[in-house]
Amino acid sequence: MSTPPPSTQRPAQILVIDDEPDLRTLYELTLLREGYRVEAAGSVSEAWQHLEAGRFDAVITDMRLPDGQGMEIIHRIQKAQRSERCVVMTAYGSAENAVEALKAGAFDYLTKPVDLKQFRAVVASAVQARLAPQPVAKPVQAVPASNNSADATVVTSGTGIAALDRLVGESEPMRLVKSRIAKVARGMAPVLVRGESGTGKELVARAVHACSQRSEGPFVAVNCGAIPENLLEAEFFGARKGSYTGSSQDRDGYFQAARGGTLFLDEIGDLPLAMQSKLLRAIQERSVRSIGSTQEDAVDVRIVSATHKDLHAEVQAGRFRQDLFYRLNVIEIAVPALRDRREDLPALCAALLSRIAQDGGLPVPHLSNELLRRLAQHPLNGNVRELENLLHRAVALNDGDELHLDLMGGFTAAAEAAASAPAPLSPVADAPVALAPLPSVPVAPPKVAPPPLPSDLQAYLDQQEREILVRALHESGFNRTAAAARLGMSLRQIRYRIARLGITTPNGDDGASSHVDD
Ligand SMILES: Nc1ncnc2c1ncn2[C@@H]1O[C@H](COP(=O)(O)OP(=O)(O)OP(=O)(O)O)[C@@H](O)[C@H]1O
Repeated sequence: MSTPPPSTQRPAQILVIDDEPDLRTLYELTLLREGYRVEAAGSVSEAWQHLEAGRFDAVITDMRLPDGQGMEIIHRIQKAQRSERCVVMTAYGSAENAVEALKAGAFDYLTKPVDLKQFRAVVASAVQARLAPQPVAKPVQAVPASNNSADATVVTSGTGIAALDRLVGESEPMRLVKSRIAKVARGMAPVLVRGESGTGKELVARAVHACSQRSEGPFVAVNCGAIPENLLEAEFFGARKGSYTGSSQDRDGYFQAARGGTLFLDEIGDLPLAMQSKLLRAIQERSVRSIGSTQEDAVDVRIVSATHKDLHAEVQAGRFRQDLFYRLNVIEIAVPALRDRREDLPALCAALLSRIAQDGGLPVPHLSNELLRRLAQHPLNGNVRELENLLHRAVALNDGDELHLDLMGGFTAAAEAAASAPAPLSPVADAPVALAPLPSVPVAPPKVAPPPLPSDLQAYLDQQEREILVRALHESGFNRTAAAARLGMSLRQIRYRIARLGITTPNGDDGASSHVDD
């Protein structure tokens, strides 16, 4: 649904460029009816005359024009550092054009033949982004752009600056990541965040949202690998009352929940092929149909996805749709592994320790140079998450206000030994009735009388399962992959169980397959 410009503001000014007079008139009338002020042009040169004569909030252009390409207009607007938001209309099936335009700085694209409902929605979103008032209370700051960027600086709001600050690290690779975030946040182009597990991809996605004009809207994070396959469609697109057994009321999906904001699709490489097709369709059509509904609902969301997998290789192997890959990967942000930015270690340790101490209501422990040196020698292949877990354990086992070397060394050795030792846990199906609390204690001798029957079998079994999972996670240094392997499960299965049982891990993001932050 489009949102007409608020009556208290001046009407937004739109320039429409199309060489077909009938279409031009149709677009003009549609926009006039929405309350915008509209000017129209039929060629690149005519469009430029309008642009030289005045300012617009949005420019909607066809790709193919008699004297050139719509791309030229985008390039000129970008080069002149003008503020107009550009939307391109591309022929159906020419996804490369849309991708090229988004890369060149277009705000969004429409596929021809243009659906007028979508047309109104995309223009409204471009205009709103342009007219959105800068938050007065929040300082606005210039973030230095990367060396190879054409821009000198990118202006970012206070919310954006705070989110960028949460990404600790001033090494060159991290500075490049931050300047790229600030630069790409402005448009609607899909962003793919790539990097090893635990490098901070979700933090990057949150920063993209916070630096964008959508920062006041919701940020919906979905762990694609954690949702059972048969629930995916309902979770993504919602379901109407009665559409499947047990659905007693209408339920929105992630797309509806993220309206006006950002939908973060984490572990996108884990999405099954059937769901990939449905996601592609939703992204292309910008609308979704809830299960059991006959109606398509327009949704205005920006997609940011993340993966630790090599999606190119996944495409080659036939496990990931190439067309979806191109749609999601318009802009790529590669998050460096910790081993490639070792100089960030002291700042990261300080920030993580202070966060851990604050969460636990404890004084911030002292980080000695010796401890830092030991940490620097540790491979840290699990990246910042592993570092965070190591510090978490060190704080938990600490009895003074200073973290000691042997404490840390002791923990590291114990964790490594636990990870490589033969699994003492039984598979879930053979789960023992009583489990030792953490840390492991000898198994109690068998009791003579059998324990009483549980009054609530499901709650009892859930409790058993929770204990096993918590124990496996502890013994695997909170590495979910290792814990899953020891219990004979896939990563997807353990994630689902962790979410179902509401287990929280030190990094705190395992308790749910999705979460919405407003
Ligand atoms: N640069 C950083 N500064 C501060 N904390 C960080 C940084 N990078 C990661 N972290 C912390 O490390 C943990 C893991 O980060 P995050 O979940 O964003 O990683 P990820 O790459 O998305 O991992 P995965 O691929 O396993 O989902 C989080 O607790 C996060 O806050």
